[in-house]
Parts: sequence; C-alpha cells; structure tokens
Amino acid sequence: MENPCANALPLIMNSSQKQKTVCIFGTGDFGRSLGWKMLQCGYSVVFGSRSCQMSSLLPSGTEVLSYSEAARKSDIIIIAIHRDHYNFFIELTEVLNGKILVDVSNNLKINQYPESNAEYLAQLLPGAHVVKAFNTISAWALQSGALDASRQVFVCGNDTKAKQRVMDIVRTLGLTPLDQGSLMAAKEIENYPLQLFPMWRFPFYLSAALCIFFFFYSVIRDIIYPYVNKKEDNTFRLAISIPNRVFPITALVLLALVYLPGVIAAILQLYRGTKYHRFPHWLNHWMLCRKQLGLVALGFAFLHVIYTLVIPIRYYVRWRLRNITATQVIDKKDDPFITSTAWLSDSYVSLGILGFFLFLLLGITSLPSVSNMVNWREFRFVQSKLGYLTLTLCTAHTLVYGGKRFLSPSALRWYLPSAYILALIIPCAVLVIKFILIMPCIDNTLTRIRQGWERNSKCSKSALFGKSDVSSKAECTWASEL
Ligand SMILES: Cc1cc2nc3c(=O)[nH]c(=O)nc-3n(C[C@H](O)[C@H](O)[C@H](O)COP(=O)(O)OP(=O)(O)OC[C@H]3O[C@@H](n4cnc5c(N)ncnc54)[C@H](O)[C@@H]3O)c2cc1C
Ligand SMILES: NC(=O)C1=CN([C@@H]2O[C@H](COP(=O)(O)OP(=O)(O)OC[C@H]3O[C@@H](n4cnc5c(N)ncnc54)[C@H](OP(=O)(O)O)[C@@H]3O)[C@@H](O)[C@H]2O)C=CC1
Ligand code: HEM
Ligand SMILES: [Fe+3]
Repeated sequence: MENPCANALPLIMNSSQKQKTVCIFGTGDFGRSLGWKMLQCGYSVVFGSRSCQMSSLLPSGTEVLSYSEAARKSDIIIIAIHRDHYNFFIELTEVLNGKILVDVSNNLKINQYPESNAEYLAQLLPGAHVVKAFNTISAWALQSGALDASRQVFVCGNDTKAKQRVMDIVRTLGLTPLDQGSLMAAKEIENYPLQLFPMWRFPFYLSAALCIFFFFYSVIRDIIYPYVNKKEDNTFRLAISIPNRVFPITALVLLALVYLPGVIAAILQLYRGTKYHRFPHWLNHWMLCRKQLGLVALGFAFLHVIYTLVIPIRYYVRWRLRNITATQVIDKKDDPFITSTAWLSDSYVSLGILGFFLFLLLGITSLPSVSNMVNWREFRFVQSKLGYLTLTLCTAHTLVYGGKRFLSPSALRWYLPSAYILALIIPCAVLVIKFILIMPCIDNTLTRIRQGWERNSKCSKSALFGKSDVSSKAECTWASEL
C-alpha cells in the first residue's frame, strides 16, 4: 500500500502531529535526503554535525547541533557518515550507550574491509544496538519522491527490538523493510549496492562469444566464400541474412545450455552415487544463472522472429522470386510441386512457432508476479517439462529446416558445414542424454539418490539404527570422507 506521507505533505507540521525525534549524524547528501523524507513523514529531525551552523541546504524545520548534543535528543541515531570517520565515536561512547545506531554506510569495493561497517561500528561502541539499514536506497531516490529503483530496505541487527523500531521507521517512510537476520548479514547487505547484475554477467559474455563466433563463421561461408569463388558481392547479407542466422543459432545454443547443467548434475549424482557431495563451483554458478541464460535466449529468439517476419518484403527475396518466375516463363518450364518439400517447409515453420510459443510461456512464468501465483511443483513442471519440450521443438525446427540438404556434401564451403549444423550439436547432445536419463532403470536410481539413498555408503547401517533422516545420511557421507 502507498504510504500517505508520500511526496506532498507540508514540511512544517504542528507539534501534536509530530512523531518521535530522530537524530541524523552527518549533514551530507544522504543525511540531508533522509532528513527531508523523515520530516515529510512527520518525524522531528535533529542533525548532528561538526559545525552547528544551519545551512540553506538543510530542510527547514530541522535543528543542527553538535554530535553529542544531538545524540542526547533521540534514542535512534542514523549514522550518515563514511566508515573512515567512525573513530571519533569513541569520544561519544558514553552518550551513545544504549542508543539504536542505524548504519547506512556503503564501501567503494566488494569486501573492502575484513568486517562489515556495521560490525565495525558495533565493535567500536559495544554498548549501542547497531542496526544495518537504508544502504541500498540512494540519496537521489529518496529525494525524487517516486523512487526510481527498488523500495526494499534490507535490515539486520542483533537486537530484535532495535531492529523492529528501525523497520517501523522504514515503513513510515513508505518503503518495504526486509528482515535479513543478525548483524552477520551486514557484509552481504553492504555488498548488494556494489554489484552490477552479477547473475547476468555469465549469460552476457557467453552470448557475446557465441554471437561473435557465429558471425565470423557466417561471414566466411556466406560472404567471403562466394566472393573468392564467384566474385559475388554478398555484403548486403550483413544487414538481415546474417543476423537472422546468428540470432536464432545463439538462442538455440543458449537454450540448450540452460538444460545442460541439469543433465551434468544428474550424471555427477549417478556417478557419485549420492546427492550429499557439493557440485563443483562452476556447475553451481551455472545452475544459478539458468534463468538469466533462458531470458537472454528468449531475447535472441524474439529477434529471429522479427527478422523472419520481414523476409517477404526484402528486395533481395522479391528480386529472386521475380527472376525465378521470369526464367521459368522464358524456358517455358514450370517447377513441379513436391509434396515432401511442402511438408518439410510447413513443418519447420510450424515447429518454430510452437517452440516460440512455449519459449514465451517460460519467460512469462519467470516473472515474479506469475511465479508467485503457482506452487513449486507447478513452476518446476513448466520450467523443466515444458522447457525440455521447448528445446525439443526448437531443435526439431532447426533439423527440419536443414531438411534434405542436411549433411549433404554440397552444403560444405571450404569444408565448413552450415552454421546451424554446428548449432545443433549441444541441443542434440542434451536431448539424447536426457532421453537416456529418463530410461526407467536410470531414472529410478536417480530418483532414489535424490530422495537421499546412497550407493557404497555405510549409511545403509542407519536403517539398522532406525535412522533414515537426511541429516544422519549427510553426517555419514562426511564421516566416510574423513
Ligand atoms: C525463458 C526462460 C525463463 C526461465 N526462467 C526461470 C526462472 O524464473 N527460474 C528458474 O529457476 N529457472 C528459469 N529458467 C531456467 C530453467 O527453465 C529451469 O532452471 C529449469 O527448472 C531447469 O530444468 P532442469 O530439469 O534442467 O533442472 P532441475 O529441475 O533444476 O534439475 C536439475 C538438477 O538439479 C538436481 N535436482 C533436482 N531436484 C533435486 C532434488 N529434489 N534433490 C537433489 N537434487 C535435485 C538434479 O541434479 C537435477 O538433475 C528459465 C528458462 C527459460 C528458457
Ligand atoms: N549518497 C548516497 O546516495 C548514499 C550514501 N550512503 C552512505 O551514507 C553515508 C554518507 O554518505 P553521503 O551523505 O553521500 O556522504 P557525504 O560526504 O555527502 O557526507 C558525509 C558527512 O559525514 C560527516 N562527517 C563526519 N565526520 C567527518 C569527517 N571527519 N570528514 C568528513 N565528513 C565527516 C559530514 O557531515 P558534517 O559536516 O555535518 O559533520 C559529511 O557531510 C556514507 O556512509 C554512505 O556510504 C548510503 C546509501 C546511499
Ligand atoms: C514464430 C516462430 C518462428 C518462426 C516463424 C521461424 C522461422 C524460421 C525461418 C523462416 C527460418 C529460415 C530463415 C532463413 O531461411 O534465413 C528459420 C531458421 C532458424 N530458426 Fe526459426 N523460427 C521461429 C522460431 C525459432 C525459435 C524459437 C528458434 C530457437 C530458439 C529458432 C531457431 C532457428 C534456427 C537455429 C534457424 C537456422 C538459422 C540458419 O542457419 O539460417 N527459430 N526459422
Ligand atoms: Fe563464480
């Protein structure tokens, strides 16, 4: 629900309306913005500053006092000061004892200090209750009223009451507090604003690498080869033909790479005979960014569909059709209708359309508003089962597109096969391995492993002891490793 304080209340309120006094240390950008927002939402604000002069930049209706005087006015103090300057708090130990200190600070680099800023503050002032909050909200977003970025405020702290009080303030400001637990979570919260799309980096680099590879591959086959052999200038293909080769191929390979880590994980689990061994880091990371890989793949598939829609209006296509027709008229020879070709042509387009439809469905179910409406089983059904169906349809679309010229030696140019044949390697491999994995004998073993059964484990003894819970099995696995 929108907070009623949002944006348009007068800055000066009559004293009966005023909520509690909040003290803000530091009259810098963040301190001022937060002070302005708090004043708007009915709080009385006192600034603690090195110089007690009221500046025109500060919101009217606030007070500026020395740090120690300001601290005496409120039991909640927001520390809007950079960590490097925290050491002067030692002089204020007495006055800050028992107060709730809200650390809003961020660093310049991930893991810049061994401990989080909030933990450092708590070490400096063991008598205070330190709560981490607000660091993911920017001064600009607070000032701009309607927030541009996230409204979520991550809050953590060791003292539950102190944390609750800070969360109440967050709510009053029209923001959403998210309790992240104890102060141990502060390090992670401080790293959030320093991250730039961490889960998108791998999909981004991978798709860029695939695009570059298939672009040059297609340039060699479709532009350089005809030029060298027949002196044909095919450079116009750079505009539509080559993108409409590179984009669908990238989409197909990326889609297969969404499902490849799942089969690798299954093979590893079968090989190890247990699920209680960690997957290697690279596999874990890969599994975690499958959603982003899938969405990038969907983006490329979208481009392919749009490029395909314009094929009939292309000059080159219209010219070729006219020419073929004219040649047939001159030669007085018509082209026989080949039913099998019609079948192949219609089938590959139809498979593409169905594949694209399911691809879109996967994309829609990944929207938080939709995924929140389905339960875990329904979500996995769509993502896993329909996901494999999407991969099968898109692979079949490409295989049937190859049709009769698939693997024909005449398609080779400088011994290089068509790009779509290379693109089919990973999808076909994933589908074949998946097909093997769902064979009943293998699937049963895999299902048992996922339910906690272990091959070659002393844990079978656990049955003798009546211990069948997961933790006892996990302990056994670790024990057998020692
Ligand atoms: C457009 C698009 C959008 C997508 N959006 C999302 C999204 O929003 N969220 C998302 O997560 N993915 C998303 N994906 C990625 C993908 O669809 C899912 O990750 C999908 O669940 C993968 O299915 P899977 O069968 O390969 O893997 P999973 O069903 O995750 O299984 C993979 C492996 O995990 C292990 N495993 C599974 N279950 C268990 C168990 N009970 N115990 C132990 N190990 C187990 C096994 O080793 C298994 O082989 C999206 C993909 C696309 C194309
Ligand atoms: N700006 C933003 O968008 C965001 C900032 N933050 C965090 O808020 C804190 C403040 O940031 P911001 O307001 O941008 O920084 P500024 O540099 O604008 O302000 C810092 C303030 O700290 C006070 N201060 C106290 N001691 C010293 C000292 N020795 N030297 C210099 N200044 C001192 C000063 O206030 P005075 O002169 O009154 O004493 C100064 O104005 C930081 O920890 C930052 O990481 C968090 C989220 C977003
Ligand atoms: C509405 C849906 C779709 C339609 C109408 C469609 C149509 C087409 C057409 C007409 C071609 C031939 C292009 C040409 O001759 O240059 C083609 C090729 C191809 N399509 Fe699709 N397609 C669709 C969806 C998809 C999807 C979802 C994928 C995979 C993710 C895909 C992958 C491919 C691939 C890999 C090729 C071969 C590219 C090449 O080497 O030239 N298509 N598609
Ligand atoms: Fe990593």
